[in-house]
Amino acid sequence: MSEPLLTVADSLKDRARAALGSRNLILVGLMGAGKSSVGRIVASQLAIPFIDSDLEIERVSRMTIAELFAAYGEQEFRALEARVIKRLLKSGPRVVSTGGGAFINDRTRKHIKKGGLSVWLKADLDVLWDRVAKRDTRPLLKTENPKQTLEGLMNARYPIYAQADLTVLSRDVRKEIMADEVLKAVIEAQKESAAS
Ligand SMILES: Nc1ncnc2c1ncn2[C@@H]1O[C@H](COP(=O)(O)OP(=O)(O)O)[C@@H](O)[C@H]1O
Ligand SMILES: O=C(O)C1=C[C@@H](OP(=O)(O)O)[C@@H](O)[C@H](O)C1
Ligand SMILES: [Mg+2]
Repeated sequence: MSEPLLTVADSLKDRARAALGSRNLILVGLMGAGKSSVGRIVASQLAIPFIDSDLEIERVSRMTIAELFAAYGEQEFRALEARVIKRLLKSGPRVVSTGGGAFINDRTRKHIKKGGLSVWLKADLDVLWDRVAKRDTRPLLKTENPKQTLEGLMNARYPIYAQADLTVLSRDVRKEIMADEVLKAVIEAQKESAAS
């Protein structure tokens, strides 16, 4: 009997996995972009480990992100985040989803740039707001007008996220479709670097 042909979906996973090699894939972008949920799917498609830096920070500190912000403030949180992300990126391949402020911090951004291929999940304000408004776990949005705060963060941070290696538009489509778009971007990036 002949071998079954690879399906289109299988070949997407296989091609992305080959393109990534031993590098890490690091998801960056604003709160609500889908880094944590899409990253998990991407890792499972690529059959490589998935780590969410916020969950890792919560595990090592035995505190929630909100508790860390409340007890030590944002600056201390960023220092811990930088150390954790540096360690997570020491070996690859892995998919690492970062918290929204990670790539904005100079030290952490250097670790990410050195540690693998970065992907900015870029979304517009209404998409982000619809998603983050459902949960109140994000300390930076505990303000009088959280939507305006989110917009301010967009304005300040988007030029910095633009320094990521790849950009994928995060739209209101199923997370699995977003994960496929990340895989396609990894393949495209590899083709472009091979051609240059
Ligand atoms: N493509 C998507 N479609 C619908 N809901 C999504 C999508 N991506 C993420 N979400 C939802 O939006 C919320 C924020 O997603 P999350 O992955 O935590 O984002 P981030 O880690 O970037 O803050 C979660 O409730 C998640 O289920
Ligand atoms: O944008 C930020 O500075 C933050 C984003 C959060 O992660 P998500 O982007 O996964 O929500 C979390 O790290 C913390 O609340 C700070
Ligand atoms: Mg997250």
